[in-house]
Amino acid sequence: MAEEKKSFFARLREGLTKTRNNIVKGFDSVFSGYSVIDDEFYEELEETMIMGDLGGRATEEILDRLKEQVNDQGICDPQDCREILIDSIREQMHVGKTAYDFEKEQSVVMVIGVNGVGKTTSIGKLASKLKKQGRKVLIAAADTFRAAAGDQLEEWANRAGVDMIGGVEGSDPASVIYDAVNAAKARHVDVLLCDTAGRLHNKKNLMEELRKMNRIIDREFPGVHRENLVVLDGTTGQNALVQAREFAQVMDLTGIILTKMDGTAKGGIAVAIQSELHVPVKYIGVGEKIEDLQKFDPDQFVNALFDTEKDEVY
Ligand SMILES: Nc1nc2c(ncn2[C@@H]2O[C@H](COP(=O)(O)OP(=O)(O)OP(=O)(O)O)[C@@H](O)[C@H]2O)c(=O)[nH]1
Repeated sequence: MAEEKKSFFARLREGLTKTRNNIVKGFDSVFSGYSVIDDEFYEELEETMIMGDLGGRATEEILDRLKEQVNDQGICDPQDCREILIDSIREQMHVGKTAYDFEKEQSVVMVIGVNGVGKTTSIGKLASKLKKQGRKVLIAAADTFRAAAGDQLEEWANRAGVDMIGGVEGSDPASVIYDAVNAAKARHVDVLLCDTAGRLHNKKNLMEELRKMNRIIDREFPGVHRENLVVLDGTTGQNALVQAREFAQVMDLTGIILTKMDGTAKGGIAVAIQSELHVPVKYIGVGEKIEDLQKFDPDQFVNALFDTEKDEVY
């Protein structure tokens, strides 16, 4: 287990190489390029954070905290700001304790997100993970809008070794959810994972469809644990934030799956998401294989990014 975790940390560090080059090297060159702490120094740090996709709000708060500490502690050497900066990034990412109750309780998990972000892949990975934990999983293929979506999901369901319902192109997504919820009850399924369309004729239709699905689950399965996960593509930077905000208007988001965190230079988006949305990133995708989905730990992320505590076994 320790070995497995260590290798994951090593892979996370490797995956974040581009992000590290983008953000951390930027920071370090500011720290070493200045001999005094002045406005220009802060401006350069700010620019590095914005360019690294940390987002406006997080950047502002991180800088405010840095300035406060510099004043309080009478710090004069820019190099001494490094640790404070890392700590305040860590602080921005804390959104309280992240609960994974749905993994243990009988639950219905809605998985939402726009096309191409990695929804199908993430559902397959999650199904496999839950199955390995001994949970009985059923997948509802309610993306009936996009041709081949059902086939792709079925491949993932087979790979994970779980059953799937729906997936017939052109059928009514709400009725797939209805059937799946009733099948989940009849078959004593622990976790029902619902794939949804990333696109319909227009955004209004998509949001209406999601509301309708919600109502069906509420009505047909009252009292079941509900989890609403939005899948965001880590390589899209600030666009991911925009998408999450739109979905948050129709769904009570309980978590985020941040995909494609392997090899992106825009990994700073993880900081922006936690800080701006106050919705926890619950999983990150670090590759295309079935085992490439990991629970997200903000401290581990910051350590991997800044190369702190690199020898520690997680
Ligand atoms: N490198 C990498 N690729 C990923 C990851 N997650 C998904 N992908 C790839 O991203 C592409 C899109 O993934 P899908 O799961 O088909 O995305 P989707 O959101 O279901 O897209 P639609 O089916 O078009 O709605 C595929 O080529 C996946 O292999 C990840 O964590 N890392």
